[in-house]
Amino acid sequence: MKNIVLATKNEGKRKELEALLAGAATVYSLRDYPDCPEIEETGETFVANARIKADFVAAYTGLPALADDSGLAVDALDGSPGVYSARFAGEEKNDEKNNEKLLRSLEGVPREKRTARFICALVYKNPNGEAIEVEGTCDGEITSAPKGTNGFGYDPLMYLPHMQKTLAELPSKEKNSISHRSKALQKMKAEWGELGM
Ligand SMILES: O=P(O)(O)OP(=O)(O)OP(=O)(O)OC[C@H]1O[C@@H](n2cnc3c(O)ncnc32)[C@H](O)[C@@H]1O
Ligand SMILES: [Mg+2]
Repeated sequence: MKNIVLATKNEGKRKELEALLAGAATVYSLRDYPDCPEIEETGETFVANARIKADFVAAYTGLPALADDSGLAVDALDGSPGVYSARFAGEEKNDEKNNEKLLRSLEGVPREKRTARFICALVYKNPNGEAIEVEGTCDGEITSAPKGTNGFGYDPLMYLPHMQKTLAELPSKEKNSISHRSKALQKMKAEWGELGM
């Protein structure tokens, strides 16, 4: 089984990726490398930021790295917060403050105009230079109040009309069967398969 180090400091992502990779790889994470410095996300796209994180962590650890850069694109906000999703309400990256700011930004916007999509870019980088880049999305609507306690980040505000639930109301197994992250990882696994990795 291949070794992979997850290039993320986000515990919510780490748990989901670990569950999704169970049986496919031996998974390490930045918890195993506590001295790994903060990586600046200077890219203008999700995939550019995932590339920055994967490159850095593959070089730092000498292991194949899998980076996840993700976020929320809200139609009524012209795609914001986008790559600024983590820092939407400030550099301290506070999920609760981000959610409050998102609800404030959408005050007065009617339900039919509250459409949004989660995007997840995954970049896998081998220390020998090989890279694979994929993306997955998950469409929904931004609620007018948080609902549910599972998941992380913006999950309590992301309502899935076909499930009649927010992502935070879904058990992790169900979120992992439909999320942007799981769709991206499915594509990644297909690429690994094709390349015999
Ligand atoms: O960069 P790393 O260390 O991976 O951790 P991060 O939290 O900074 O991650 P990002 O830069 O990719 O920012 C992603 C933002 O989008 C949010 N987000 C991403 N995936 C999500 C999901 O599945 N559910 C809810 N929110 C999500 C998350 O809470 C962050 O605010
Ligand atoms: Mg980040």
